[in-house]
Amino acid sequence: MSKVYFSKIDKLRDILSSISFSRLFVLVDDQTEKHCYPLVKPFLADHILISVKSGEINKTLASCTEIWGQLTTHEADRNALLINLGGGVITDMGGFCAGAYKRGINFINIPTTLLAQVDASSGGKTGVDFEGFKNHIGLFCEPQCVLIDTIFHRTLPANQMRSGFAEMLKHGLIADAGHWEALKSISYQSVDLDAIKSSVAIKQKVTEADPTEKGVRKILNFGHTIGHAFESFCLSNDIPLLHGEAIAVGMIAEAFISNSKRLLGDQEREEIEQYLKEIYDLPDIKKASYHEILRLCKQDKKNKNGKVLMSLLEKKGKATYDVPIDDQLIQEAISYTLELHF
Ligand SMILES: NC(=O)c1ccc[n+]([C@@H]2O[C@H](COP(=O)([O-])OP(=O)(O)OC[C@H]3O[C@@H](n4cnc5c(N)ncnc54)[C@H](O)[C@@H]3O)[C@@H](O)[C@H]2O)c1
Ligand SMILES: O=C(O)C(=O)C[C@@H](O)[C@H](O)[C@H](O)COP(=O)(O)O
Ligand SMILES: [Zn+2]
Repeated sequence: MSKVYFSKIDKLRDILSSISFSRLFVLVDDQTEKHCYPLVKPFLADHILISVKSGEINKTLASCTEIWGQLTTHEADRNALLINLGGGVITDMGGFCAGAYKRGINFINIPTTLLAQVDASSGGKTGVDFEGFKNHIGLFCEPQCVLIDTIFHRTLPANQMRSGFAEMLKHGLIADAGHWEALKSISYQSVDLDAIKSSVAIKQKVTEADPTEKGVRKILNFGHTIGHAFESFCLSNDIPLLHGEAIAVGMIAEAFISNSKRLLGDQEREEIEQYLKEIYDLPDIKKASYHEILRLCKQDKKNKNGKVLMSLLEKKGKATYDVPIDDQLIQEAISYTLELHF
């Protein structure tokens, strides 16, 4: 498992001097080039900067081709090192590019969004979207290490903090009711390093137990079967919806299913829905056809033999996985969620 440093960014100088590499590359997007790269540059050795367009819409094989092209033009060999400086799009895509380039070069993640700090930068899931499906092409591939500094929050828009907060809430719901309660008592704008550390500890404990998602790691996917379907639908229809926002809505829908399957009690389902609804909005996607959302759910990576298998809640702080769900119940959950007044 990769070491996670919770440290000021100047730690990078020590990290780099402890790793041997032939040439250093730094991957950014247009926003992290502007806001984050100036904070990191003083601690970098000689390097080549690779900049791609920002946003989920650019988490594609076409962007990977650009990145691999730059690595090739600058004659990166197998001993090259890539630093991914950005949010989850950059750590997912940069990790995938590093994992596949010449069958694998080392990479370091410096996550610059709350979401990437608490979730995307560790655990080794990397990849890109393909034909409208989330993370459809990818690899399990661990970074050499992860460096988390909250200095990057200074320039992060509030809606991005709120998006990252959803994955923290998910960590509480699936594994630690105390974390859920603690988060409920603060605002997403005042997340501190202790809360981040607690979330990362949950993610690390689960991924260490099952690095390639054969079993228990699937609990980290709570909210994602339906959440990813909403996210993909919005992406294809040019409707703004961030990953964490989609997962918050997906958690409401999947808490509804958990309750319908008699796993989660009424009171806890109600509490989860009320709290998430207070913070998050669902854009008006009532015109989303149920069939389109179901088609997207059918491509979820946890499914087997055409059957949708979900990760669900048994109570706050405890989740289960591989629960088969009929199309009819998915339809009910989608209709229920779309009818809610956010
Ligand atoms: N691999 C995993 O385990 C995992 C876990 C969760 C999410 N993800 C993936 O992560 C992605 C979402 O990540 P995200 O929410 O970080 O989105 P993102 O990478 O698109 O970043 C959000 C926006 O903020 C900008 N930005 C980043 N840091 C900034 C800063 N410090 N100041 C100002 N602007 C900044 C980015 O340029 C981008 O425009 C999704 O693709 C999701 O599927 C992966
Ligand atoms: O680390 C995991 O495992 C997760 O499922 C974390 C999720 O928050 C994350 O969005 C992940 O990228 C989803 O993976 P996918 O396998 O559903 O594409
Ligand atoms: Zn997620």
